[in-house]
Amino acid sequence: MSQNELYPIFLKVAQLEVLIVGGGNVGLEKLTFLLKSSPSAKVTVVAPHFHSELVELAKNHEVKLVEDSYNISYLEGKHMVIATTDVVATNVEVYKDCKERNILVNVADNPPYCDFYMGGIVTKGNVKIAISTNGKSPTLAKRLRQFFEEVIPENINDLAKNLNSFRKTIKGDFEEKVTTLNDLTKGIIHKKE
Ligand SMILES: C[C@@]1(CC(=O)O)C2=NC(=C\c3[nH]c(c(CCC(=O)O)c3CC(=O)O)Cc3[nH]c(c(CC(=O)O)c3CCC(=O)O)/C=C3\N/C(=C\2)[C@@H](CCC(=O)O)[C@]3(C)CC(=O)O)/[C@H]1CCC(=O)O
Ligand SMILES: NC(=O)c1ccc[n+]([C@@H]2O[C@H](COP(=O)([O-])OP(=O)(O)OC[C@H]3O[C@@H](n4cnc5c(N)ncnc54)[C@H](O)[C@@H]3O)[C@@H](O)[C@H]2O)c1
Repeated sequence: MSQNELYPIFLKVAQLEVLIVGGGNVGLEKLTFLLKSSPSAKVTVVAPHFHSELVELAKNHEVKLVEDSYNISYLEGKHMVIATTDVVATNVEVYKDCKERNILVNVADNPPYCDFYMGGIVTKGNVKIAISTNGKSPTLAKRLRQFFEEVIPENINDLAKNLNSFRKTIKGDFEEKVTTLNDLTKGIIHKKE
């Protein structure tokens, strides 16, 4: 059985510079999910034309819209780039320019041209779950996201907050703290012996 070997990390996108090239349907979709998970993300979108909903979305966030065709100067200072234009050659150009500069790049919906994939994301307060099907089925990623949004209780965040408070009150060395926290929380997992 093939395994998903992708390594998930949780990026502080509010302190990174993200560029989206292209501002149509796909640009809107990627920006929507980025901001849903990370409303303070710092994003620049460069395109000659923008979807009207993307313009609306940008107004309420840290999103800068630049009305222009892509050129290499837009990569300056960027950490992460998502290419979403309807011109294949432009997306490939963005990909190559990024690779030359070691900038992480995702050509939306084009797995061979991705250093990383966007995933399905469930957020409940401080708790966040990212879902990947290794690019096999974005539809399944969406359905799993909806499933976990439904079944994970909103108050999972209270549990995280209470455990954080309790953790500060426990005396003893690191090992004793770990034991106390593990004893306290083992009831969360109902495992049949
Ligand atoms: C999770 C999500 C996040 C996001 O978009 O930010 C996301 N796609 C979503 C939805 C979605 N995208 C597409 C459909 C139509 C149905 C279908 O094809 O299944 C649906 C479902 C729908 O809209 O109902 C079209 C599509 N997408 C990709 C391909 C190419 C291919 O698979 O080869 C094609 C075919 C294009 C064509 O027809 O040519 C590829 C990718 N899409 C990924 C992410 C990455 C893998 C994630 C994973 O590991 O599963 C990856 C590899 C690259 C990337 O873009 O990062 C978001 C759900 C968010 C949510 O709801 O929570
Ligand atoms: N719409 C979908 O759901 C969907 C699904 C799968 C694949 N695709 C593919 O993804 C691509 C994009 O689709 P879309 O619906 O977002 O297209 P779109 O026409 O809505 O948007 C394309 C965007 O790219 C911009 N653009 C064009 N040339 C550019 C350049 N040189 N520099 C910067 N921006 C440039 C346009 O101004 C526009 O904002 C298409 O190739 C499409 O076949 C789309």
